[in-house]
Amino acid sequence: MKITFLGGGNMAAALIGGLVKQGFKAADVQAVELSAEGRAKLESQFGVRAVESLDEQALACDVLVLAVKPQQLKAAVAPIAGRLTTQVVVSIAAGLRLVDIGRWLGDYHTLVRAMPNTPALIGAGITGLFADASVSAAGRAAAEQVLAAVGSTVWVAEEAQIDGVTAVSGSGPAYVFHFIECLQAAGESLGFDEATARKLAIDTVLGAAKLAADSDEAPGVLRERVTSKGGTTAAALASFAADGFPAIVTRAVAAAEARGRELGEQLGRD
Ligand SMILES: NC(=O)C1=CN([C@@H]2O[C@H](COP(=O)(O)OP(=O)(O)OC[C@H]3O[C@@H](n4cnc5c(N)ncnc54)[C@H](OP(=O)(O)O)[C@@H]3O)[C@@H](O)[C@H]2O)C=CC1
Ligand SMILES: O=C(O)[C@@H]1CCC=N1
Repeated sequence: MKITFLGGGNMAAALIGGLVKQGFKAADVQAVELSAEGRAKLESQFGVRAVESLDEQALACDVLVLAVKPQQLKAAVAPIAGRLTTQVVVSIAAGLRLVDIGRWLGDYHTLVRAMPNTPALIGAGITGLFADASVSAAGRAAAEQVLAAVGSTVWVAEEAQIDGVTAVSGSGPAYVFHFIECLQAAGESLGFDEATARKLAIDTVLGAAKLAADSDEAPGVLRERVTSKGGTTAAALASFAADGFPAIVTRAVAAAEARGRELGEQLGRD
């Protein structure tokens, strides 16, 4: 399977790196990237062909992944409008709706919306997928194969749910990194040096996530097992509750989902 990425920034690099690490042949992966520095990095890091514009060789692919920023997508696809034939086009752009992307591509509807996340770089991503009704089973399978190479995948029943996936798992790694930053800073405030506080924070998140993933129990049950009556964890959780931690998370995720919808509505008017 030949895969071309239109846009070779952060997310494309995470996906390309993941694909190559998982055994996809670098010769079958291409990237179209405006910045010369970005192209040089993709070529040297992953051995893929990186070009400045979508030439015939880059267009001759089975799956074309649209990996530019939502605000850049309409202009980025303009040169290929009306030139697509059988390629499955997978947009990973936040918010943008298939109907608008299809229109910008010159009424081309072999389209899939996908929302991956950056842990794809180490094969630990999670991607939500939604396909236009006209995409064949083989087209869906091709899109899924690309994203499944870099982590797990879930298909959603309605396109609007991709904005929810974006808010929970697309943006989610940033929330977790932010929690790690905060836990590290809290450790430093207790007198640990930076390296020790970072290790305590990262290994805790890693271990807890692994335990939650490997366990049949709900995360709430695992939380209760840490929480001795009248103990230290109970003191911390009472402080979280008093500060409204669950509502803080719910509001943040709702803000991300609303921003996705807003981006789709705003940019789709064009
Ligand atoms: N980062 C993440 O965690 C995730 C991002 N996404 C989605 O992925 C997409 C890309 O995000 P991200 O990788 O973070 O963004 P980046 O800005 O890092 O990457 C986009 C790249 O595309 C380049 N570009 C812009 N226009 C063109 C063009 N016409 N032809 C070729 N290349 C072009 C940009 O160059 P220049 O910088 O010069 O403009 C930039 O290098 C977005 O739509 C985002 O919503 C989805 C899931 C997770
Ligand atoms: O912040 C963003 O808009 C993109 C989409 C999901 C992660 N990054």
